[in-house]
Amino acid sequence: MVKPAARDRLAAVLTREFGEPPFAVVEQADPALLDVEVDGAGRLKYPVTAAQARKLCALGTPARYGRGERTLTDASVRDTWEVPRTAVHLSWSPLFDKVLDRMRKGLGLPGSARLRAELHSLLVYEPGQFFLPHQDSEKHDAMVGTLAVTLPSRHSGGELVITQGGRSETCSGSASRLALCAFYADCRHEVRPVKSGYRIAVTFNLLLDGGAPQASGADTVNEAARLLGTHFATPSSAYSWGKASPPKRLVYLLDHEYTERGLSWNRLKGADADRAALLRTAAEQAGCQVMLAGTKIKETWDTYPEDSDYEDWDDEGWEDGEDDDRDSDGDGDGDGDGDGDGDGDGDHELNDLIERTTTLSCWVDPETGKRESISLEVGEDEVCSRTSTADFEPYEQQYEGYMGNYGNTLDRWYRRAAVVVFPDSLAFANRAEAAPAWAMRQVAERARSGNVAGARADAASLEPFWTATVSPDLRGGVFGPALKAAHAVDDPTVAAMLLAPFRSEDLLAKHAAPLSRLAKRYGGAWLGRILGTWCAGSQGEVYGYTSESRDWYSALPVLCTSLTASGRDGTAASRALLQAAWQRLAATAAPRLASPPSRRAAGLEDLGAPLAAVIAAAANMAATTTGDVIAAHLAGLGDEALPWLLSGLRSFSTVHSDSTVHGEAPGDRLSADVAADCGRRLTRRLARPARAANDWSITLPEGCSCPLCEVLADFLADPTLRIREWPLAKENRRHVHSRIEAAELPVDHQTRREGRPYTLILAKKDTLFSGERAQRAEDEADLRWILAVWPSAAVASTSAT
Ligand SMILES: O=C(O)CCC(=O)C(=O)O
Ligand SMILES: [Fe+2]
Repeated sequence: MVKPAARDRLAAVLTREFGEPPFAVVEQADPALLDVEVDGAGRLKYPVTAAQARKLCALGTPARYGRGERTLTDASVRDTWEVPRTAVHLSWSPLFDKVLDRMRKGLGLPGSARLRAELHSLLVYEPGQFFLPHQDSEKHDAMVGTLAVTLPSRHSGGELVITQGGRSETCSGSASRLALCAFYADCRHEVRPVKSGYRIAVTFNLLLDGGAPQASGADTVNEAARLLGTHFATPSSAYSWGKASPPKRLVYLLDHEYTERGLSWNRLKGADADRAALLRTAAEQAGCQVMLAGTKIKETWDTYPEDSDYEDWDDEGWEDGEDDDRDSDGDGDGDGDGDGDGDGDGDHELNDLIERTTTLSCWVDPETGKRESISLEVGEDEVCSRTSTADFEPYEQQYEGYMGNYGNTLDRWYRRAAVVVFPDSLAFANRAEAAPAWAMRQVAERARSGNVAGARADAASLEPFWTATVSPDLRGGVFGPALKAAHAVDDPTVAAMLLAPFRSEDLLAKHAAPLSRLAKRYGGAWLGRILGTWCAGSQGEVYGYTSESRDWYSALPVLCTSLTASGRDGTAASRALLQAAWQRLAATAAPRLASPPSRRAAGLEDLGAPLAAVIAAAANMAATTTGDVIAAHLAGLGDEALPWLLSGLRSFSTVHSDSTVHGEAPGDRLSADVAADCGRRLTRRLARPARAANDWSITLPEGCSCPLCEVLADFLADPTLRIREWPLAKENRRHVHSRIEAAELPVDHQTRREGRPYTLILAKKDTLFSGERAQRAEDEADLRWILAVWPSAAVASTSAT
């Protein structure tokens, strides 16, 4: 037989050491213990009479129940009267403290802890009334359970039944005694219908204050510590690929449910408290650290569909009502104990587990006691527990019928709390993997406090998983802290490793200062390489121009200026940055320049702002070489580039509206060059004589010189011919159609489906004249604008004619 893994043996030790304590405690007590007075009904006399009970009903309102974010009244789920809490006045005998202490002990809570009961509601059930199975929401961080006290009254039925993990406890009322029932908040419970008489119950939230759990013997601690040592020393065989490495952590799943808000070492329920305490002591002995965490577990099961007369409500997770219950499960997502999307309803018999993923979703910082949201998927070989997750209530499930790969599958999502253990030496790596921005701040902080070597070692330990950890959605938040950490480690290799996961889009104006400091520390060539990696990383997205890239381009001038201002290294880095930006922009523009005229203008105008940013960056840093490269590239483009150039100039003059006259500052040469180039193009175009009223000639753009296209070009070029009927075979017609459409010529092209072959009918349209008139007017306006803003462009324009 194969020996179980160390983590499973450890879970067995924890189970063996602490048995399962009761989840509910039921007892009867002297009615003298509790006096109840209700405004409008007076002091309750025991047993409470039917007349007084009816009076209470009249004072009450139908009780509500909560489900997720909503609080509802639905008599098919909960049917009972609730007397307003403000009208209820209680007085306890001093002996009540003893009762509470017995309940604490009965629930397996540590002797040093103290239970408090806080009034929740006074309920009256008349014959036929009930409350279906549900789970109470935890209204306070300190709330661990509920205490229900049934007051003496003559009634039958109305039993309070508590269930958990297949076990159940029943509390029946009595005519002469108080019936008390305390249970953990994660138990499901119901009130069965009252058969006769009235059942009156007072419910309380049970709050737990402090207290250390039971201590274990030295032998057990030693054994647990040894097993931890083995776990962390044994490479996992769970995966067949790659090199097996020892687990980075151990995740011990607890048995009770906790809200994320309620996660605290002092408020663990039942045997969880003892087991967690033993684990903590053993961890300390084994040189490990512990954290308390929340997990989300997703299981995918292969199922047999089962048709049974399933009672719908039983799986719905109703909760008792409370106006101030924002989110009954405390995780902020408002889905409460939801039942998925409706597909999930129904009973399914589970066959095989196909897949399970366990993700740590939050944990409690041991130093600050604060809860941090994280997202860290852990390996199966890092998880152990006493009970299997399938025994719990999923908070959501979704059924999928036969899909091909698998039969019927059922996805189920659970939340479980866990104790996470990791060796001291892996503490930083563990926390960094879960919270990378925190890790970067920590590295910088450590260096600032004087321990640069320690900060560097911490940072270096992230290498194996750093790039995978900083996922695209995290990049934005981690980038700033990473720039500072990279500076702090004072080591070019470690710094480059920290910065490897990022992309040029992450770089914004606010990062100019930290970037300049990096250039100073590690040199311009180093930073140039890093910038190259970032731009190369964005290469895949080069044709996509998103709002993210827009922000990045607009930050470019500021980035370049402040890099240049920081000295020689910064200047080199800013040149590299500008070059990369320009290459990227030119690559984005190329396909847009080649697109059909009707789409071209819009696509190019979109790239005006980035062009202006590149021009401004080149101007600010007087980067003559790059400036010349840019000017030459733009001048080499055909006139289809005009919308881009004009939009770039417009955007440039808006951003630099401080100077009304451009092109005169020494650094402003590039914008003046582009303006002059535009002026020249427009002047040249306007210099062509306007179309005469009877001139129907159209130029077919170059692109194909086949015999068909020659005939087409001749017809188009003819100033008098307007219509041509052209018998043509299908293939040939198609070619002519495509040429006309691609160039978006003002020519109608229809096929008359008669005879053999069919006849293609070409007809020049009137828009030939109106379109050109409009273009001329626009060109004139553009030219006037350029000459007004860049007077220096006038010289070039005169020479163009
Ligand atoms: O009536 C009872 O004893 C319990 C009522 C209840 O479960 C609740 O208010 O959540
Ligand atoms: Fe309840």
